[in-house]
Amino acid sequence: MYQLPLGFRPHLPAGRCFSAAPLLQSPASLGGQGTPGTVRAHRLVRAPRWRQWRNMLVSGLARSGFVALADFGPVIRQDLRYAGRGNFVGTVLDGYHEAACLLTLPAADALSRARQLPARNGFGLRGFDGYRPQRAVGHMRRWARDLSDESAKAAFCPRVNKQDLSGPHCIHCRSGHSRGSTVDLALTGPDGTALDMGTGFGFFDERSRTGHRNISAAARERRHLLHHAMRWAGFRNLPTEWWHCGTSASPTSPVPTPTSTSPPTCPSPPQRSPRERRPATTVRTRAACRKRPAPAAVVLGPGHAADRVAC
Ligand SMILES: C[C@@H](N)C(=O)N[C@H](C)C(=O)O
Ligand SMILES: [Zn+2]
Repeated sequence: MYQLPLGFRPHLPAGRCFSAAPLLQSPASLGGQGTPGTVRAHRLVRAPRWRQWRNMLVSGLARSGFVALADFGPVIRQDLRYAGRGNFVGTVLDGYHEAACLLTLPAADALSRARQLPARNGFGLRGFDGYRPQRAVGHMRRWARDLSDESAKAAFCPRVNKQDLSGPHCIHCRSGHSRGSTVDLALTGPDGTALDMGTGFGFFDERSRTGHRNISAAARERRHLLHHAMRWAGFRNLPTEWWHCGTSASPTSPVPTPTSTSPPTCPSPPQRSPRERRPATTVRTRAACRKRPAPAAVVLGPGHAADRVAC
């Protein structure tokens, strides 16, 4: 059962509301309003701007409990690559009507908590993708199958053959993003400036693997801080992409672990080297993480060396 964070004070203009009732089921915690088993969602979710609201309504997303991240508060800077041309396909992907990051309410809430730790250390977050319509996934697949189109080679996959991109952890027929509980994001400077994270977002390369050692020390530390914060908030990183984090907070889906995003017919994920393997103790559930107070600020030494704070 999902509960709103303490101190969450949405403001809702009259007449602008949409139902998140399927998502929110905690009337007692909200003063017993509404019928048993539901809450009056319009008291909880601030409506998005009219166009987002219209699109969400038309697509049925609002009914499913999605929110526009921009309307949830100053959570992260948005740089939605698939709503523009700065992605490997080189064009706006099907289904991205506008540059609005949509997420389930629990995922947006978790993200707003995740940003606290980087913020304490003088970093911000930049989001590249949230909810991804299935039509966009299909667009990616079409691009991947078109081996004659090599336009992204230099910028996105100089060391990878395009025919090798259709695996379960590259461009697959299903994506956890389509549940609205997964985000792609990076650490930024305090003013939103891009930082070296080892590779750029969406770069098809071994160095995009989260635990890859052949990147700068500063980039390693930033990945570590990013994932530490995300893990604390209930997200899990996909080991093959440093930017990709999913949460188990989606009301409509199982935990979007890397393997659960793949249909059963897919081959098993590539093995990680022992050096890349994280100790089991660092993998924590959302519930376990939430029992703890917010972690202390990570002290950054020379070269942004973050202390390894156990989560
Ligand atoms: C396209 C690729 N960067 C991507 O998004 N992969 C993940 C695993 C996904 O499809 O969800
Ligand atoms: Zn992703």
